[in-house]
Amino acid sequence: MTGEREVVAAALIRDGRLLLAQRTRPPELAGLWELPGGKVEPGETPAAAVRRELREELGVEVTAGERIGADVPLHDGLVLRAYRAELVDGTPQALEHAALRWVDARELGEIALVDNDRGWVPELVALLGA
Ligand SMILES: Nc1nc2c([nH]c(=O)n2[C@H]2C[C@H](O)[C@@H](COP(=O)(O)OP(=O)(O)OP(=O)(O)O)O2)c(=O)[nH]1
Repeated sequence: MTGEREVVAAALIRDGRLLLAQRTRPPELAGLWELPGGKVEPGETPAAAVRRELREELGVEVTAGERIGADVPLHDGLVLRAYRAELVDGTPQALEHAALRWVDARELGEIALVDNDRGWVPELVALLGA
C-alpha cells in the first residue's frame, strides 16, 4: 500500500453540544474521551468511513461534512483527521464505547480527551458557538 492511511474522527454537534465517546481500549486510552470514528478501509472515501464508523459505533445514520482542525500524525503512518457530521437518523448509543456524552464548550474544556484530540478544542469550541 502507498501513502498514509487515514483515521477519521467525527464532530457531531446538536443544540450547541458535541458528542464525545469514552474509549474502552487500549488500556492506555481506556476511560479517555474521543470523537467517534476509526480507520478508513482501503478503497473507501473518508466520508464513507465516517458514515460506516458511526453506524457501527453509535447505530446512527450521518452525513459527513467539511474537515475541521489540523491533521494529527499518528504511529505507523496513520494520520488522524476530523470532519463535521450531521445526524440524519437515530439516537446515538454506546455500542462500542464505555459511554457517550453531549458536552457544551465549557465541559469540552474540562473533560479528559485523548491527547491527540486536544489541538482541535479551539475549533470545536468555535463550532459550539461559545
Ligand atoms: N476513533 C478515534 N480514534 C482516535 C481519536 N484520537 C486518536 O488518537 N485516535 C486513535 C486511536 C487509534 O490508534 C486510532 C483509531 O483506532 P480505532 O480503534 O478507533 O479504529 P478502528 O476501530 O478502525 O481500529 P481497529 O479496529 O483496526 O483497531 O486513532 C479519535 O478522536 N477518534
